[in-house]
Amino acid sequence: MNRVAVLGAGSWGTTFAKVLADGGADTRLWARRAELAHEINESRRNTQYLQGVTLPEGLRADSDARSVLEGADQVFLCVPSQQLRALLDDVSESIPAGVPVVSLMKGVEASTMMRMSEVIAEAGGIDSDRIAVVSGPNLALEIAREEPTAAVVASDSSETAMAVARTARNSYFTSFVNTDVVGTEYGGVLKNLVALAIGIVDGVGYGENTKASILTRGLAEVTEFAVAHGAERTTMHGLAGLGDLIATCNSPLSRNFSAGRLLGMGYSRDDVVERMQQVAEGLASVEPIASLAELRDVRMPILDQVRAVLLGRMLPREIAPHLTTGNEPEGETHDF
Ligand SMILES: NC(=O)C1=CN([C@@H]2O[C@H](COP(=O)(O)OP(=O)(O)OC[C@H]3O[C@@H](n4cnc5c(N)ncnc54)[C@H](O)[C@@H]3O)[C@@H](O)[C@H]2O)C=CC1
Ligand SMILES: O=C(CO)COP(=O)(O)O
Repeated sequence: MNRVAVLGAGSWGTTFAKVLADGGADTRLWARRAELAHEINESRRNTQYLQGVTLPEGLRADSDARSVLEGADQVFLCVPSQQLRALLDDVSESIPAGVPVVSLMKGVEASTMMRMSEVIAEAGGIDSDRIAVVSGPNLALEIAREEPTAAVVASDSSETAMAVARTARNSYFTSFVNTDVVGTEYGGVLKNLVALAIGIVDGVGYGENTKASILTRGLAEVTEFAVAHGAERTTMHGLAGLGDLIATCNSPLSRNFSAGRLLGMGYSRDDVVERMQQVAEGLASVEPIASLAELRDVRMPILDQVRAVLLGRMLPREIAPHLTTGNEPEGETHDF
């Protein structure tokens, strides 16, 4: 039996630990707070993050990261993206040698503009063929309720991707594999920005045409950015691209959609951050992704307008990124 470690006991870390335990792995979950580890072990609940969900017997929580990591065959990391480097500084010496290290996160590090797999390589000293990333249409609460879902596991090494996919699989969760780490990671990061835009127009009160236009143009924008940074175009049309875009942009369970909605209703960025109980990664990704787009000369009208709303330079009701082509001043209006 595989022994696995999951670091981070928020909504996705706890849900993914349940996925792994239900797939037969002996699963240890690190919770920063001892009270949360105690609640998970004693009542099989994580009430703050997963209301009404009963966690499996094969999952044990602990607030000591070193004992969670001891003897692990695979390690899964799931803290907010801005906290990953500090976590690795603390624990990387306790990660067993040679085992896969997997990012479940969907953000970039704002100070360095690095993807999570790059932070794992740099701060954790892990070789790229041991690193994998998981992404896809994966709203935590739906999966915790065992609603059938699929995801992508990507690694430079297909052996690593397949080993992780075999562990992250059960009767309600299927893992597909690929070797496009860049596309799989950027799919998860960039859909958050489109979800913010769609949340904003929903908050303003606009209807389905506006949202469908932004979603479709969002896919084009996300694809151009990711391909310019080395992703495969096909990845953006798969589960980690289009799949996640659809799930996140249409669901009140999405924190990014919800944060956008509050912006659309007139709350400021600071108010939104204060009201969110959980991490909305898109808010921290706007600036680094805008800088990366500029570096590769990719036009991103949706991102630009979300940024303008966040900075208070555009009123939410004026947001209409689907009415610009991204190709001005040439004025060409190709859809895809
Ligand atoms: N919730 C979801 O549906 C999904 C989330 N993700 C990604 O998973 C990552 C984590 O998100 P969630 O679990 O949803 O967030 P969350 O807000 O539900 O939980 C975050 C967890 O990290 C802990 N934490 C905060 N600061 C920390 C620190 N300095 N050191 C250690 N732990 C710290 C918090 O106590 C909490 O347990 C994000 O990158 C998110 O994009 C990916 C797929 C689905
Ligand atoms: O990544 C997710 C769904 O795939 C979760 O989205 P949010 O972080 O917006 O809740």
